[in-house]
Amino acid sequence: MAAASGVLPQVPEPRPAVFRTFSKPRPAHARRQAAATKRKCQASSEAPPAKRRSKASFLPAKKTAAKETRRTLKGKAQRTFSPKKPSAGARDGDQEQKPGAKTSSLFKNNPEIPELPRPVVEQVQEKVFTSDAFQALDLHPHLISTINTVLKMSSMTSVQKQSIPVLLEGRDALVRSQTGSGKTLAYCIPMVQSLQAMQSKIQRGDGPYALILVPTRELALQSFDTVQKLLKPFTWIVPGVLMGGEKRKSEKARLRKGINILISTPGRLVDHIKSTKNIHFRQIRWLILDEADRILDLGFEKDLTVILNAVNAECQERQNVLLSATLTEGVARLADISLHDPVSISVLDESHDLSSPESEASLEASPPQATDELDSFAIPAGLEQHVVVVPSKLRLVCLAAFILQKCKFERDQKVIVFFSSCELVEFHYTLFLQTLLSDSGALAPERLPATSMPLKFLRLHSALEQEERTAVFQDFTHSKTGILFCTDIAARGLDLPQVTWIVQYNAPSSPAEYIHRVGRTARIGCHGSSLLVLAPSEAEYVNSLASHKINVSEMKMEDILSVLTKDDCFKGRRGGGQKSRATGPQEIQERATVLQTVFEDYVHSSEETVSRAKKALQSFIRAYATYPRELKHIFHIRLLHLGHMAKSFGLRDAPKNLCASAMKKKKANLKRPDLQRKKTQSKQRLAEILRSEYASGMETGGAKVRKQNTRGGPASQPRGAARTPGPASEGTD
Ligand SMILES: Nc1ncnc2c1ncn2[C@@H]1O[C@H](COP(=O)(O)OP(=O)(O)OP(=O)(O)O)[C@@H](O)[C@H]1O
Repeated sequence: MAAASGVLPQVPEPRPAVFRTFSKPRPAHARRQAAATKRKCQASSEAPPAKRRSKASFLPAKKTAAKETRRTLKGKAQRTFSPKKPSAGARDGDQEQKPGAKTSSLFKNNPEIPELPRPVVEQVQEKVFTSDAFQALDLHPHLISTINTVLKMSSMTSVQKQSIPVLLEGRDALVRSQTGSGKTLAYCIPMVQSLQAMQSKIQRGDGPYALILVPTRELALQSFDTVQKLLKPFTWIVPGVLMGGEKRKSEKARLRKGINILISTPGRLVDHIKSTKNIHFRQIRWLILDEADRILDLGFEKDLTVILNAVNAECQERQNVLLSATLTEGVARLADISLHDPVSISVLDESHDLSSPESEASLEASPPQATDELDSFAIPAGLEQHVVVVPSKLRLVCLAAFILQKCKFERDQKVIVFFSSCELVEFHYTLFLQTLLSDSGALAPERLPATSMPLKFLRLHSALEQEERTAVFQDFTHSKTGILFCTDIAARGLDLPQVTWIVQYNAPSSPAEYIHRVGRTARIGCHGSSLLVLAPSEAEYVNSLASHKINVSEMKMEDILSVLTKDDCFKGRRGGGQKSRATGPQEIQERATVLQTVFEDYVHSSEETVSRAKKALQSFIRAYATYPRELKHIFHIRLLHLGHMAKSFGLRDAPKNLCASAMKKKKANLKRPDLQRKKTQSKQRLAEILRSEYASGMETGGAKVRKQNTRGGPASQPRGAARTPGPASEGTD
């Protein structure tokens, strides 16, 4: 048994030279076939197929299995994790804690890491800033001085230069520009300018003149903050936010007193439309849909319908503005048929040739380009994008190593890690807190190298109480360092300063979501980096991104794991308590194994922790089953080795019947084509509502409004259909 600190898990014999221990590449079709057969029998077992087992083993199976897992943790952890005394609670079905349970090798029987496709794509980039000052606009002098002194901004960004004059003219607009390019002010400045200039001065009791819809509560708070700052000189205009989580009663009271610029999430506004007597939209002059593609997603369909019906019933004359970094073909089509004579503003259209001296001078609103243009998104110039391919068994240690490398051994790093569900965020957050941070954990303060930084973990997802959500958002916003684990509720619109790295631990459901996630860094001309973690079977996703002009460069898993050699908490031990003398790749493997053991010991320390890990794994599988059809050939449960996947949740074996329920549900859906039909019908219904509610009423039979632009060009034809939400549709409120 692990009697004292400093006793570590037994690690396999060194394997000469090569670090990667994966089996040799086989032809793709053979691999697929073998994988299919393999998966049939492995859903509930971690054991690799016999054929491969002998090939890639470090040690004879008997020897590896017989060794005792020992570890380095002190105090409470030492007691909790004692391998010879498994907690009674851990004996739960197929996850029963075996005496002397050992961390099975992480580095054998993994699928080979394929050569990543290297498609050459020219990324689309936009010019962020112009040299034009806000003074060049016809704005109230106090508004200009507020922009200059309160917001501390002097020159306009490209999207502001294009949008503000158009919106001041009173036009409807569709605005698309890259993440972090200043779209919020692009609509807020003209809105405030026009409201403060109204001939009969706005009274608080008049109710809302502007309605701003955003998909999440945090974005609502952030937009409210910006509006509030701009309104400093115009104190008679009152902004307010409705966002759920707050007591409805206090929101009702604020509505009763009067809110002139109302910022809300769709769900909460619908709540009030249905239950608050004194909410009305008689004065509405502005309707703004920020992150419009998200708000027009199917998930919001019902809410949006209720809101549009309520607004249209009371007011017809207003300006409508739709904004997003990813106004896709589907959204543009919906907008085409719904907005009144809209101007389409896309910085992208004008910024292809950034070297051109005329590029700045020629900035003006233009119609959307061809379909492929609409589905290619601009990438901030200061963003470096990486991808790492990691076998499932090694995912967890790889994520931990990356976080340690960035946040423990480098200064001022702020990292956001995206997961596909609340359960996944919660599981990883607790696991990392308990193992990497706790006083008794592997990184207990007394064990830390002098040069290391303290780690700070935070998490944000929709299942948290609103108070905590707001506190976390504020905390991370004002922190210089930290690691935020989150779902896609943090993907849209949030302007969190100085984020240095974005990690996508679970791949996003669409290129648009990829763009929004990585867009939390490298904002407004700054630098930042991103890392996408893929399993070997998901390597093809790189091509999918490339087809949207997204370029990622490969980072090697070995390089990420090598940080563990900097940290003696993870030093391996040989039999008899002797220190391991391994160096190079072998040392990295030993230390990764020690880290994995720390995770597995924690997970198996009680029935509750095992159960949480299982639930997290199930949640992962459920989310994995919901990738959209066009990505199913890359992200399909059948392509996953569930035994290996279980390891990335600290489970020593895959729980039985894991994907049975997910598959059952899917089969049931397949048997019900009516569900599919219903989805299509509801999309059509929304389009119809938008058409009838927004339109002037002049056109008949659903005829498309001819879209014009500032150049007076002809309208483009509608293309394609609206987007459907993917696995991370949690990203809304
Ligand atoms: N003209 C400007 N000069 C300097 N900074 C600006 C200017 N306009 C906006 N910013 C700052 O740029 C940052 C990004 O702005 P904003 O959040 O509006 O971007 P966005 O285009 O809406 O991004 P996303 O697509 O992610 O929602 C904010 O911190 C904002 O204060």
